[in-house]
Amino acid sequence: MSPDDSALRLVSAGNPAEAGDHADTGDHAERFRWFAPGTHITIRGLTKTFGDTVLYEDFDLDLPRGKVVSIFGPNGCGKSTLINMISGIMDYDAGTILFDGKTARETKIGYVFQNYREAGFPWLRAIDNIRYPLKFLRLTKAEQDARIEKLLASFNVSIDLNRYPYELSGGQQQLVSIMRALVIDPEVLFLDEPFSALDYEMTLFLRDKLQAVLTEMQVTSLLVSHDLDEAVELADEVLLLTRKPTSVAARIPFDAPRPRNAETTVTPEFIDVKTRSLEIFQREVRKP
Ligand SMILES: Nc1ncnc2c1ncn2[C@@H]1O[C@H](COP(=O)(O)OP(=O)(O)OP(=O)(O)O)[C@@H](O)[C@H]1O
Repeated sequence: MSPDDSALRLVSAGNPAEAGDHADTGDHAERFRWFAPGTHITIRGLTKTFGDTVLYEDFDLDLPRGKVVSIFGPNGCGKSTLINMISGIMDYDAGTILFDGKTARETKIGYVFQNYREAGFPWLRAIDNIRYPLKFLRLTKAEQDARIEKLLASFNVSIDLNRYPYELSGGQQQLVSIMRALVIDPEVLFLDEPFSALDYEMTLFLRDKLQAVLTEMQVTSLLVSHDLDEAVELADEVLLLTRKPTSVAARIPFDAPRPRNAETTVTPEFIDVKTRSLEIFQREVRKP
């Protein structure tokens, strides 16, 4: 990455490498001073190994503000590991990840897990599950209620939030998980295969709801999905990863107007992005 590249510009916030949880003196500190316009998340020199397996080595990435980036790649290439490291759930061996110069700990982060059954507190009613993260924002009860009211209005769904998770369907539980992730008004939202454990009807319903709310909130979002149609339909950009050691195979923008729906998936733009993504994916999968 060269400072002469006109697509990059100087970071104004001091020396961000010193602010990171993983600050080091490597040359990525200098690379940190340059990033693409519109960047929210900067990743430099990220390295992660599991035993003898090098998953990421000196990995750099800029992620845009207020956009949905879908991460797609071969099985086991490290999609979940990547979003877990970025979100601060998982440690890494070297490198720096910053959100506007802040660490993950200094950033409001929402996370929606694939396994909604293990994500919620079973002893709390749905409404108290949604309310739970607000306790850490030091809001008054009235402010908390206002947040929840606004969110419910955005989703415009009628489920009985006084029920316990076990009394709700899988889709309703995942809806509660999504609302819990969004109620803090996160700066960044992570979604790891959020619909893969749901039936198709519920998947389509939740996908539409999520898309509408993300469009309204303009929150920087990273989505891992194994469903290429879903990955493209929700994305402003598809980030394709290689097999491990993992690097970026391609970044394909998709700027079809929102809301997107079944009609979007038959447009030439959608088919083009999907075809190009599939070609790159298959090329990676076939590599020896
Ligand atoms: N805690 C761990 N200990 C050891 N190896 C791990 C651990 N977590 C992940 N791995 C390995 O790292 C690699 C990447 O895993 P990860 O789940 O991030 O990939 P993925 O691209 O999300 O996978 P999939 O497409 O199957 O969902 C895999 O080979 C996996 O076995």
